[in-house]
Amino acid sequence: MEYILEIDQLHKKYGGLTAVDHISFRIEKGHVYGILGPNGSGKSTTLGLVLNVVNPTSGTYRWFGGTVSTHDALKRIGAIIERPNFYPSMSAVQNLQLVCKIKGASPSRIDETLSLVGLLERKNSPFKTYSLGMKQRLAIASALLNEPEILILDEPTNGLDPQGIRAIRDIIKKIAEQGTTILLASHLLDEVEKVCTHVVVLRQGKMLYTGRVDEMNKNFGSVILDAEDRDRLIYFINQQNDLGSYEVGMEGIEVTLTREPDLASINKSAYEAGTILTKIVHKKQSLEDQFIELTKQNQ
Ligand SMILES: Nc1ncnc2c1ncn2[C@@H]1O[C@H](COP(=O)(O)OP(=O)(O)OP(=O)(O)O)[C@@H](O)[C@H]1O
Repeated sequence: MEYILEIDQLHKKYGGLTAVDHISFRIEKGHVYGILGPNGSGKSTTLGLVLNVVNPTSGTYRWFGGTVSTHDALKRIGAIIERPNFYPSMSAVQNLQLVCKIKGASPSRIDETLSLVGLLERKNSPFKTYSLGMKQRLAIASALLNEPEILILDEPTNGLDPQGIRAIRDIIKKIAEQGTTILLASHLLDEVEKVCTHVVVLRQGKMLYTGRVDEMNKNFGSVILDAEDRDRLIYFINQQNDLGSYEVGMEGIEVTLTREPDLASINKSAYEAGTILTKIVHKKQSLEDQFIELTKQNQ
């Protein structure tokens, strides 16, 4: 397996405050990873640690299988972790030419990257005339100039209007489709759900979940059942293999499902067992519910 980044028990304390608490995860080539967590959960610190701008208290990380020094690894990474700064009176092209000089990258890719972020038509306008969304897109173009193997973005859509947010998300998807691995930090579950294939959920520096976004959502939800004779219904629930634990609530008896539900077959089995259901409703937990559940359980 080819890993771009492997993080092992990374830990960061600021005085008495633990910002990142022994986290471990790996980044595989070609996927889009999201570090998801509420404000102050340690997302930016994690990015700072792997970009060598924050010193770890303990733990390790290695880039590209550990075959290169951190200095050389950083040349293969494109990162935007602070609000981008360019020369206000200079155009996008002039700013990017300067970036190429500093990075030792060829200016031949300037138009290509500007086109990718949708700024080709405005390439000669001074930076100061750009909207916030355009500034952010220019920052992405700048990070792509040296053809990085991984692009790292900290809250890439913060402060943007809905149109700007959409533009950035579409660009991220396009970059990923071209084969660049992406790691982004976000406090927005919706953003991670829309853009990322994999997620690391952080809360107070602790890692609560790591894995595929679609698997995080892979739970079969619950079914709410009710019947005139609840004792008999509970007896029935206990007899069924695909019905898990249950809770008696206002809406009826909520039963956790252990596999994809077949409501007709539950209804039929209940009838055959002498229970006439007065209610049968499938309730699927949204990713948001699960995220809240995850962060609650670990308080
Ligand atoms: N340089 C620092 N000195 C002291 N404490 C810090 C420093 N940087 C971060 N912290 C603290 O570490 C914790 C994690 O902060 P971090 O910025 O990594 O979280 P975050 O998830 O990126 O949050 P946000 O979304 O608000 O940026 C917070 O409690 C923060 O106050």
